[in-house]
Amino acid sequence: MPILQINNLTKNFATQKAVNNISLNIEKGQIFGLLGPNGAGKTTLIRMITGIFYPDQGEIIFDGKPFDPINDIAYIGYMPEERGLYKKMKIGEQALYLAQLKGLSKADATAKIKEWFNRFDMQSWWNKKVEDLSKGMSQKLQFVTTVLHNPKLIILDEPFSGLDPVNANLIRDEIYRMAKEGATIIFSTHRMEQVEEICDHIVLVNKGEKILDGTVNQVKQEFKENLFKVTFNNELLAEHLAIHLFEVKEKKNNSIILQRNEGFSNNDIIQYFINKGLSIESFNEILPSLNQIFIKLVEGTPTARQFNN
Ligand SMILES: Nc1ncnc2c1ncn2[C@@H]1O[C@H](COP(=O)(O)OP(=O)(O)OP(=O)(O)O)[C@@H](O)[C@H]1O
Repeated sequence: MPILQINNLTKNFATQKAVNNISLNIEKGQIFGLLGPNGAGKTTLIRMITGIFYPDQGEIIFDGKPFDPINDIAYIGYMPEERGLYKKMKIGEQALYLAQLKGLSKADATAKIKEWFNRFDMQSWWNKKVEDLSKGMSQKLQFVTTVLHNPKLIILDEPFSGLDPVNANLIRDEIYRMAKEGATIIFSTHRMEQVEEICDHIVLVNKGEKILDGTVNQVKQEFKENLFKVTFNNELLAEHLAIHLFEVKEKKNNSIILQRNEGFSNNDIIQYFINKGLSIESFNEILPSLNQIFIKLVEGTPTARQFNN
């Protein structure tokens, strides 16, 4: 059963359709990427899932029942992109306060905070103030306060921004661990390489509408362009390539990138090279990156450029 079912969700601001008739399912234990260019509607969608906004239309089913923000919010952890910590408050007190808001008793909250502070090597932070932390340190604290109460659904907006590679790895490993233990993670980011690495399933929204929904592999398979890299043990000459089986996209001394033509198989191409007396060292399909797919899909809109880095 999905942890979250979103059916025909719509939210308008004046004449702006921020979210337009979006439906999707998120399965338990999934690491789910919610992607889209600036202004696509991701934050509005997340705000409906977290009970901050009421939808104009549609329904949200959380863990099998109609979403009830007042009670269900205890099972959700949300780390928004604009971080919301109290700068003057001591870190230990703040973590305690936020955990109690999520329904933990003081004793449970204290035990949980100690466990997480140990895990993240933050024991010495208890009496510091948030304003004394670096950007990356407050990011870590915000992550801990988001997941402290063991939420069933964890929503992370750009969780790695401002983190050095060591701390980014630490958080990534925790995301994997929590998903393995049954939590569901919604991960919102513009960083496509992180999505490829971390997410099981992705949805792309653009201009308030869902334009793509599938596993990372399904999406790549759907947008593949029959491109292959072939390397040889001998030198490749122009006479080897005068053939209707494929187009040559790039040629080096002993490798090429080719695009297979319609109606031919990989075996046809391999057989052709063998007949030419070439010895094949490797033959690999080149799948498009998510970055390339997203640029292609949102191309033509000024926001497309953000993926192009
Ligand atoms: N409170 C609001 N009042 C009016 N319009 C809003 C409000 N919040 C969002 N919008 C509009 O709704 C659309 C979707 O915005 P949203 O913040 O959901 O996008 P996003 O995908 O989260 O973008 P980003 O990646 O830049 O954070 C935008 O056109 C935005 O201007």
